[in-house]
Amino acid sequence: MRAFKESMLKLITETSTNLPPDVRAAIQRAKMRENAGTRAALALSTISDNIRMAEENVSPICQDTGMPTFEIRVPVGVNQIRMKEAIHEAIAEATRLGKLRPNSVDSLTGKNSGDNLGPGIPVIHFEQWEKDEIEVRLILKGGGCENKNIQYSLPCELEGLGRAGRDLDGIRKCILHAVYQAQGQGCSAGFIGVGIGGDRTTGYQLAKEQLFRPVHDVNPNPELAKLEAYIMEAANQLGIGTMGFGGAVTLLGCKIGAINRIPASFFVSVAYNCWAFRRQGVVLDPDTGEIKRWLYTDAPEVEDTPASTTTGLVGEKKGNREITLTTPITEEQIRQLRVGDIVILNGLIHTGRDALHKYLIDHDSPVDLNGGVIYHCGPVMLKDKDGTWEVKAAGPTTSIREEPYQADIIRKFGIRAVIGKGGMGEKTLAALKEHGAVYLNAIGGAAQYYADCITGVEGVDFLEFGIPEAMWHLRVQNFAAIVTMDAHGNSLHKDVEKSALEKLAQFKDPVFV
Ligand SMILES: O=C(O)C[C@H](O)C(=O)O
Ligand code: SF4
Repeated sequence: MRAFKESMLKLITETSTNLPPDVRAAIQRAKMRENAGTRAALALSTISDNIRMAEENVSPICQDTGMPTFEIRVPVGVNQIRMKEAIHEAIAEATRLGKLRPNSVDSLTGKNSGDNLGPGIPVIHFEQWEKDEIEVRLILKGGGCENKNIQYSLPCELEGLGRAGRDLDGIRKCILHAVYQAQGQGCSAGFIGVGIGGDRTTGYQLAKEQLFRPVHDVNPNPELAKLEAYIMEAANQLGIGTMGFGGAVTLLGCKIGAINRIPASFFVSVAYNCWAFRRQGVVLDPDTGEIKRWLYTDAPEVEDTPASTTTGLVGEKKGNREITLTTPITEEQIRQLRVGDIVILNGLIHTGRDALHKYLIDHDSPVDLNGGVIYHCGPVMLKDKDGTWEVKAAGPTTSIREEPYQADIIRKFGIRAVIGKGGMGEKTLAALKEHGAVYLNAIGGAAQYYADCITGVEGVDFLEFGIPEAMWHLRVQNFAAIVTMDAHGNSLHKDVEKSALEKLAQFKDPVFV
């Protein structure tokens, strides 16, 4: 097993940087369904560019390299303790190499371990089998989509759909509701794994196991196969679209499993995975630990069409205004912007996420933020030999987490633009209007695309918060994002959510009786 650690490092690197063909095919099919020039098509083009860049740069597709979750099958007698140790070493090594973001944080102190290790991380499940091979599957599932997982206890009452009973039709309603409640916040278009039954723990576990099935896999249970097909059809009529921008494609895959339950409980557990569906697998020689073959190598052919050749956010496109702004930004410039405008940003921006927002409420900022831009982002950073920071991946994080703080921070520091993804709520919308600021939605998961727009790292504050939570001062050029909340009280997120709820209500009547 001398090659086992090296094989695990390859698996981790490949999973973080190279999306499997079945996932790529699903994204390609989505691209073909959106009309050229729409916001969804622009977002999907950027996503496709990003996928290509990540593979070429051998760098993380998304900066949130997630919770590493290994599912391992071993022949009887293999030393699992040694395997675990080697996986831990490979995880730490992948982190040092910038293939993983240091993502393991002490839940009480907030301290980042720096090497992706710590109690509960990574997740490793072993199972024995009769074969003389080792199979290792890995998912790197990010936090934004994990936050959108949801568990229903039947019977229940669902917004838009009414009563969901303890039957197949009740299950149908829960799954549709799960897609609705995720909106764009889990970086739609997404994939869902559903677990029917079990207890709260095994239900979620089953839901996550479904994510290991290839996208084109057909359920061997005909009833569940029918439900999967139905959900794909119905969920894609909700109009949420890529990044919640509205559009024809909201869901890229749905896989459902069922296990027994005890009479009093009836759980439907849904694991939501973003488009950056990073899962790979390998089969290893049990003596040497060398990779014999890769899993997930096949996918259905998808033909390219002219619609899918739309360029990304910057460049020729119809219908959308494109406005270039350089920081610091004035109130007048901001008041001219409307929902739907594409902003191309140049100048200095500052990252800030959960720890910084909490801090800024009671303290001063180390830099002048007047007319400034806050970027909800926790990048992957590496220090090179002469001590210069290099940005390895830098896409947006889910902004709604900062909703309790954002309005106060905009007012207190005179911020003119907040960049993030998934949109924000009423309190922030009111502050944008009152103060003269905008919310810019960047394309979630497009970490290589945005890293490429960063021309320099001009400093960092609060490194003690850990790399993702620190305040990075970044010089950007041609940083493109879409105005989804403007200074006139308009919010694309509010509109899309309202219309999705109306569409959801059309699925109220029983289908599986
Ligand atoms: O932690 C991040 O960088 C992003 C996170 O996965 C999110 O979707 O909000
Ligand atoms: S930012 Fe989006 S793409 Fe990246 S892990 Fe979070 S949900 Fe997934």
